[in-house]
Order: sequence, then structure tokens, then C-alpha cells
Amino acid sequence: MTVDEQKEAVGEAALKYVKPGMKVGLGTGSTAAWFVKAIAREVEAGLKLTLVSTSVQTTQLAESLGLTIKDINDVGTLDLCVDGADEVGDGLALIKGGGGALLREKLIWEQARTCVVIADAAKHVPVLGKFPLPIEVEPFAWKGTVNRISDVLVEFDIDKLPIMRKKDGQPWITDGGNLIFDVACGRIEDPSGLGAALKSVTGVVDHGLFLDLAEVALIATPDGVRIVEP
Ligand SMILES: O=C[C@H](O)[C@H](O)[C@H](O)COP(=O)(O)O
Repeated sequence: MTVDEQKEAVGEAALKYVKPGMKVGLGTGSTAAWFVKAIAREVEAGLKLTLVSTSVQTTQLAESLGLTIKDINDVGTLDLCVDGADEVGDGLALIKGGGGALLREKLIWEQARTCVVIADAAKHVPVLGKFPLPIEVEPFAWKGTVNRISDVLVEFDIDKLPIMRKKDGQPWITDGGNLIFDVACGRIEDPSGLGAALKSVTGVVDHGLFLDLAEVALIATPDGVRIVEP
């Protein structure tokens, strides 16, 4: 199976968690897009769902497929969220935010009873950190914030600098108007300690470590979709 076929397979497989009448959060990225397409097909065939989105990108995709996206503030607790990830590690610890949607994704995940992560086989890793960890930063006084992030990284024996994400030479701006800094950590030995320390830095809006949030991962392999639990 190609990587794209693997993404399609897990996007389709996640449909089994969707029941009529559910309130469902739609993730962001190329894998989650397959789930959005599968949902659009089912809704067109008559399935009734209330849908919310984790990004402008996903809202645009969903609406282009004829889906209606509700305001999260009008919906309350979600039954389910299905989303991709950049790395899936031990205990279903995740790195997310490669597409820059980490803050709104985490807000939606935390408002959902069940979170299902969908990923191709290459993203299932023994230790998180090969994929650069995204950190979302308030633009005001960002230089001071990045200095304090660097101090935190040193405490965790990570000797890499946060790199500002850019597009066409300009700072990449999130849906919430913030900056993203990526850190090529290498190995993250203590994800929960690092996550808590980063979150305690004033100016850090959030980071891409999603810990204790996913109930199940659907991982595509050449032999089919494997279900992984924490
Ligand atoms: O910000 C983006 C999200 O966290 C995505 O879910 C993640 O980057 C995975 O995206 P993809 O499925 O395109 O690899």
C-alpha cells in the first residue's frame, strides 16, 4: 500500500466509531481529510451528525463537500474526535501540529469523550521526537518567550534551538494568529515533564504533545489496519 492508500484505509476504518446522532470533531491534515471525505459520503447517504472542525483548512474541505460545520461553543461535549498525528508513540503519546492546527485540535480533543487517532505505519515510533515538536507562541515578546523555551529544553537535555516556522520567507501564522516554533528534539525521554514545563512558560500558547488524550489509534500497515490501545 502507498502512504496515501494507508491514510485512506485508516480514514475509512475510523467510520466504525461513528454512530447516528453523534457530535463529531473533524481533525486536520492529509490523513484526517480521508475521514472527512468518508463522513461526507455517509452524510450524503442520510447519516445525521453534528460536526465541528479543528481548523479553517478542515472547515473549507468539509463545506466544499457539502457538510455543515457548527460552532464548537454551540455544541457542548463531543462524542468523538478523529484526527491524524505526526508521531504515535508509547502509550499513545502523540506529536501533532505539523500542519499548525495543534491549539484548536487540542481544544476539540479535550472536549471529546473519545479521541481516535489515525496514522500510516511510518508514524508509529518507539520514542517521540524525530518529528520536530511544534510550539505555538503568542507573537508579542516572542523573542523572550523563545529564550525561556530554550532554557526549558536545556533542562530536558535537548540541545536544539526552536526554529520559527515560515512560509515564503514570512512567519507562518496559525488560525488563532500565533507563531509556531519547531524543535527537532531527537528523542523526548519525558514527554509529560517536557509538556508541563513548556506549558508553564508565559507566551507559550500550547505545544504539540498530546498525552493521555487518544483512546485508540488506527495504524495502517501493509497487512491492514491495526488497532492500538494505550
Ligand atoms: O496540525 C496538524 C495536525 O496535527 C495533523 O493531524 C498532523 O500534522 C498530521 O497530518 P498528516 O495527516 O497530514 O500527516
